[in-house]
Amino acid sequence: MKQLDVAVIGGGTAGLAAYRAAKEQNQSVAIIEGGPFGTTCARVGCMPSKLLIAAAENAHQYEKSAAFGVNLGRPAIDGQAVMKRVRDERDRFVGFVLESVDGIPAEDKIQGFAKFIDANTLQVGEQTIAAKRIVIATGSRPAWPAPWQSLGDRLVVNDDIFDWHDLPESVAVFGPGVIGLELGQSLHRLGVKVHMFGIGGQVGPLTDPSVMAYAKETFASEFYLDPDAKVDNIRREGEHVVLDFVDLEGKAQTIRVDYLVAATGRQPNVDNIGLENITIELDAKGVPVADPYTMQTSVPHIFIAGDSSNQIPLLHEAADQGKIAGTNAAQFPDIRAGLRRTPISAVFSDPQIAMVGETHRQITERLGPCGCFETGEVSFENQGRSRVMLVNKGVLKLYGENGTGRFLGAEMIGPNAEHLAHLLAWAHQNQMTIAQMLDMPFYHPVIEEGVRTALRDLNAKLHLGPAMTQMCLECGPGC
Ligand SMILES: Cc1cc2nc3c(=O)[nH]c(=O)nc-3n(C[C@H](O)[C@H](O)[C@H](O)COP(=O)(O)OP(=O)(O)OC[C@H]3O[C@@H](n4cnc5c(N)ncnc54)[C@H](O)[C@@H]3O)c2cc1C
Ligand SMILES: NC(=O)c1ccc[n+]([C@@H]2O[C@H](COP(=O)([O-])OP(=O)(O)OC[C@H]3O[C@@H](n4cnc5c(N)ncnc54)[C@H](O)[C@@H]3O)[C@@H](O)[C@H]2O)c1
Repeated sequence: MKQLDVAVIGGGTAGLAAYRAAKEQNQSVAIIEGGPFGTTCARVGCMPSKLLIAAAENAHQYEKSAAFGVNLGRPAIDGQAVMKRVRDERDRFVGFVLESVDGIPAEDKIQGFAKFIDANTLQVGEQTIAAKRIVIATGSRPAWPAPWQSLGDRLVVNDDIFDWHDLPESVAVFGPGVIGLELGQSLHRLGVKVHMFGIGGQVGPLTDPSVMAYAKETFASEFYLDPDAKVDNIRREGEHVVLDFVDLEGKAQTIRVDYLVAATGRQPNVDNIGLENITIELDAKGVPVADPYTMQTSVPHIFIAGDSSNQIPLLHEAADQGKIAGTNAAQFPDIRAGLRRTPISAVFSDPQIAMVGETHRQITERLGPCGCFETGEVSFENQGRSRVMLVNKGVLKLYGENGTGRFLGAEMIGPNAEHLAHLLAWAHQNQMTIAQMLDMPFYHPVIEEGVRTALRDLNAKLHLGPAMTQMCLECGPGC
């Protein structure tokens, strides 16, 4: 039986961060990986999705050029070349991860799927491992309704798309969430006919109803999107998927597509690791409950990190949580609260969607009943630089606390949202007030001037600054 101080289950971003952090404490540590090393982010997540988006953005920019008087005609899209670049660059990114995994001593790497036998013992194939402390970092996997299984290889998820050698003619994307919007819009802009269906009206990760309504209208003006769809029958016919649905006008429709893309959410990989063999507190979804500052579960020597914790399934969170879990597993029982940064998320659609700090839903639940917060806003439709660049679509909402004037959070859809979100996240983490944010420099003409307009609107609504005049003339045109 192999004896360890710390066993890390899962060799993705969170697991690698946990391994490194535990190893720094001079402990005997091993990382157990059931699949290939390389991480979800590099293999089938962040990186290949951004590569597909980059191709789509180029095609779109080309098409848009006529509006500037630059006539380039319709772009010719070579699906095979598009997918080859996605795969080649993806493989390069995976290669970088594998290089760093190669640097881990062979005796610290164990290949195979781990299962708990008891709270200190893991089974990995034929091998039994005794560990004083354990970090669960098993990631997540795509989830979809069971009946779709009958579609066979015509049912695809993100993993499959990034291995395509050509683009199909048509797809039905289920789930207008983060993955659905990024992949669905990209495929549409690369010439694939896209129908997108959701349930319950949700679009992206947004919680502010007015920003979500703007997002729905914007995407629905580009491709077929029904976020609250009534799809009656989905079946395979030969090499196609056939769907019967009621369209947005209430008419019965039947479409035939090459693939059904399931982007209906992800499930933490904790249902198959033998948790039934230990006494551990689970939430309603069967995920071990963990303190977000220490990543400690209800079993004091077991920690959890990354997507498997189901807390915030994003790359930078997986890295932070892994580091916290690994450090605490190594130092146990002397555990410490780790650094938790301001929440920030971005959807790389066009326009981009971004959220910072507390969400509108969280703020409304916490401060709504006492009327203790206000909302400042700006539309990007008439914002100077956005119009110049022809990216003048979107709306930004900022939330601030009455009395203190503290900046609470933001939700937006709009140009450069990924960058605006960073600006706002840095201000939020520094616990700035709206007045302090307005004291910061703003260049002209830039999209960031839209943020200043929303800040002024919010400061006025908080009764901490002058009322907004129609336009801020001293700021330059179109601010
Ligand atoms: C299409 C897509 C796009 C994304 N884009 C972004 C983005 O732009 N920005 C962003 O921040 N996030 C993005 N994400 C999310 C991000 O990829 C994840 O949050 C992150 O990769 C999670 O890391 P992890 O270490 O928790 O999981 P993983 O990297 O999945 O690692 C878990 C590892 O555990 C292994 N494992 C599972 N069970 C066992 C077991 N029993 N024994 C041993 N090993 C096991 C798995 O094989 C896997 O290698 C995206 C995700 C997807 C799917
Ligand atoms: N840019 C990024 O940072 C990025 C990109 C991709 C993924 N991610 C991460 O991956 C996670 C998972 O992404 P996701 O898009 O799979 O999940 P998600 O939760 O964002 O979206 C799933 C969507 O599917 C809908 N849905 C569920 N069941 C459905 C059904 N039967 N029919 C139609 N619609 C259905 C939901 O209402 C929701 O809108 C995200 O939460 C995010 O953390 C991040």
